[in-house]
Amino acid sequence: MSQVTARVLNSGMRLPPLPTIRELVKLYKLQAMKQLSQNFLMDERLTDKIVKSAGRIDPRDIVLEVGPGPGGITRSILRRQPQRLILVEKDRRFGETLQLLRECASPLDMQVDIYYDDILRFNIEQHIPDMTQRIHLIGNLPFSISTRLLINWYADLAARRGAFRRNDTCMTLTFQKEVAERICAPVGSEQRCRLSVMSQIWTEPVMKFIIPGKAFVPKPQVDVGVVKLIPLKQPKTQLPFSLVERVVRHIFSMRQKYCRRGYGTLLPPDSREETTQTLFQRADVRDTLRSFELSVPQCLRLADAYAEYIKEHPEVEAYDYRGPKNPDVSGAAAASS
Ligand SMILES: C[S@@+](CC[C@H](N)C(=O)[O-])C[C@H]1O[C@@H](n2cnc3c(N)ncnc32)[C@H](O)[C@@H]1O
Repeated sequence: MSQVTARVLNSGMRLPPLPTIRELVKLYKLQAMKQLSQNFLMDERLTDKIVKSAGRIDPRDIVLEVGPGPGGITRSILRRQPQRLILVEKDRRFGETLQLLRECASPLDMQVDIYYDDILRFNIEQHIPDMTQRIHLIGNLPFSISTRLLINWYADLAARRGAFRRNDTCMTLTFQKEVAERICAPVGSEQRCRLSVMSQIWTEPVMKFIIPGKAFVPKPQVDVGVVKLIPLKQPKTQLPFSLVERVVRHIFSMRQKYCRRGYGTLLPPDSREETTQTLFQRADVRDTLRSFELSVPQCLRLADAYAEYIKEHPEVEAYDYRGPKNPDVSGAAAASS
């Protein structure tokens, strides 16, 4: 019998049941705060399935849950008995429930730390100063911040900071189904976009399962996808995150056109055509592919070619296609006025 199973069997941990939907509405005076993207998951089979998707949680591990709300996923995590659970929730109305869960966990030497904070500003290094323990990031994310949070975490991953000072910190997160599909989209697929390439440069994203919208309270307009993002042991690039992000953003800015069009907007108009052609040759990429047909290595070779070019021409780095002094933009404005 594993140590974890033994602890669970011997623990006798009694977690208070999840409130019913009627109680939830009454308790938290829920008018489902739209700005906090509150869609709660009240089915324990589903919350258990999300936590199971995170893989093995060892008794020494730390789990950070984003937005626990009334604590459905939190209960499923506690049943796996990590040594420490960090909860980051913006809405203080859930304080009482979360506090109760903390009290249930305490006799079993599980440390539950509750922070009422914005996950986008939460300083993980401050709360987990040493990296001797493995971290799992889990959350039924608020739709309104999911992409921004993910991009922030990729920046941390690229710089090996925050939760990613170790290379085994996995993320198990929910997204609107379409966003989940984009994250995992392969080359040539309809959903392939900037987020697919950014995700696949630093992680291996795995679509775990889909949760129908009707499983949530209140029911969102869309279904939800659960994705596990496993950081790559060997990063596919050593380039700075901001440079890669910029190049990929430009490549995908004109999705239906030849990829040279979007990439070209990284460069000032006077020498754009010929420089774009040169950089595509250096990168060994056909410039008539559409952006969604580009593989991760092709995007990274284009980023390498741009990085080399701005080393030779440092003034180009500051060029902003959408900037106010840009003849492209003022020309377009004049034409449309
Ligand atoms: C989709 S609900 C999920 C709630 C709960 N985990 C569940 O599955 O039922 C998102 C939760 O994130 C919280 N939240 C929203 N924005 C947040 C932010 N910036 N930082 C931390 N929590 C946030 C909301 O208050 C809400 O409790």
